[in-house]
Amino acid sequence: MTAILLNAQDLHKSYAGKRALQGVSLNLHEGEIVALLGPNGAGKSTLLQLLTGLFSPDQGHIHVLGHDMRTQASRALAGLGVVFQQSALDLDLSVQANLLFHTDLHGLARPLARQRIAEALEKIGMTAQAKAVVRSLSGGTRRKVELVRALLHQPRVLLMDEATAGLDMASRQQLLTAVRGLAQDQGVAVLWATHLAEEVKVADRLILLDKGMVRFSGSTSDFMQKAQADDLYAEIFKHLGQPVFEA
Ligand SMILES: Nc1ncnc2c1ncn2[C@@H]1O[C@H](COP(=O)(O)OP(=O)(O)OP(=O)(O)O)[C@@H](O)[C@H]1O
Repeated sequence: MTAILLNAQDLHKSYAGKRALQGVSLNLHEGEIVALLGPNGAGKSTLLQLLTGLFSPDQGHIHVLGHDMRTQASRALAGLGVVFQQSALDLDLSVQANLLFHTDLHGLARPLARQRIAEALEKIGMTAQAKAVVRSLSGGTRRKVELVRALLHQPRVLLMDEATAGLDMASRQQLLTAVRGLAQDQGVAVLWATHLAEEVKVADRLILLDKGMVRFSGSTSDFMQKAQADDLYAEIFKHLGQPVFEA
């Protein structure tokens, strides 16, 4: 059995008495991609906000690489890379300056940071754009920079919230391939919140969230086998009684 890199136990969160999460537990294992799926309002964003330490749960615990998010936050956060739907890049700074800002936040020495940035940009064929202002880049290219940024401190767990939103098919595919490679080659554990069926299909495991609770958690292939005529949409509908995919 592979190591558990992230463990969340019995998470509860309410907003002004309205329950957003009601006892959610999950594990992320080394090298696996887990798709997180749920209709609007299911609690996905809330869950990701708790997992990234942005807010604390009312009840429950989160451990990243064995470090408690509440009492050892900086150690826990050092193990996490995050790509949110909303860009975390400063549009008026260059690619390089954005990436250095991130490595500074993580306390990486500048020479090591510069080396990692150069290597990462070369890997994705962006060496020539290191000095380009982010605003001048396409949406797909910006997303690649976000992914590079999220990985510079070499986290073992990657959390992605609708990370391909607004991307064309080719850019989406490139991002998926890059993330699959990270999981396979470097053992990174990935939690991928999505609305897109094609992204669910590349995941090893699927977690269905609805009304703040986990409705299904299991292997994607098992789920797909149950799905008649390869219809993932219909199978999810059976579990939730409502659609979750974008039209
Ligand atoms: N800051 C907030 N204040 C009050 N209620 C909130 C807040 N954030 C979320 N909620 C409520 O908590 C529930 C879960 O919302 P959440 O945004 O986590 O779901 P979601 O699955 O991410 O939905 P979506 O796909 O629409 O983003 C919803 O009922 C939502 O209205």
